[in-house]
Amino acid sequence: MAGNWKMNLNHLEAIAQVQKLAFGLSDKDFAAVEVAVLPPFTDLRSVQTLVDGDKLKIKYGAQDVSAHDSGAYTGEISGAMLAKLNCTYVVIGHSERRQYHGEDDATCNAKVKAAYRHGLTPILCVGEGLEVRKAGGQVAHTLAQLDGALKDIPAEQAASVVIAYEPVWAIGTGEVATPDDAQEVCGAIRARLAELYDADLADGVRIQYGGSVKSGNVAAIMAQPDVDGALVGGAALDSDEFTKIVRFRDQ
Ligand SMILES: O=C(CO)COP(=O)(O)O
Repeated sequence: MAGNWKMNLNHLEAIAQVQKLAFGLSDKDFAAVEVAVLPPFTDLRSVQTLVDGDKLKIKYGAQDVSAHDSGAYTGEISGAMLAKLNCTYVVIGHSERRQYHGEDDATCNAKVKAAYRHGLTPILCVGEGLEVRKAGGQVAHTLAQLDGALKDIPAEQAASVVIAYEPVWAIGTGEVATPDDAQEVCGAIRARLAELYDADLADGVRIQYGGSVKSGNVAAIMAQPDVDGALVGGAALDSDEFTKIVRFRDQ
């Protein structure tokens, strides 16, 4: 279960938020579910210090990474910098980056490669917009994004990738995909991974659903065979709500 905070919570608020999560979750929760937070870049050093100092079991990562390793790229953050902060994950190709920053599949592919060069695990986001969904093209569209982002990524690397299926029409809209909608595309993603690599690798890859996940709808989505986790936006800003999402099994 990963919380994508997007552009919310400064570094002081981040410390409070991670402390609340750590307080609310038990060893039993961490044994059952991997929990990660994905704060803004400026929070990461504070989160690292807290996680290290208190030996918390919460993982963390960034919301984006540069395709480049260093140099004259004003405003960008390299994979090496994130690795130095002990980030485990980095989100790549979130629909908001595709939409507002013009990131295409080639950009995502370059960023996936950059993540692996620096030992970071990509959470690769894919998913269709409303027009594509209305036309019934969600599977073809999402698989094309998957193919593009994983181009030339060898099996040793792809084995650890996390894929987040986030239908754009369900992000921040309260319009959650039905469990069947989520399963249709997440199942197709796993089948494509088996074609691109092999069935063992595909079975081992974690596929998340994202888009208006809340404590009230997470259990039904998680019950789908090809949904292994959730990438949570708005509900991850409320520590009680995110704690309930992590505890979806108790419902
Ligand atoms: O974009 C998302 C997570 O990356 C989903 O956002 P919401 O949970 O706010 O719909």
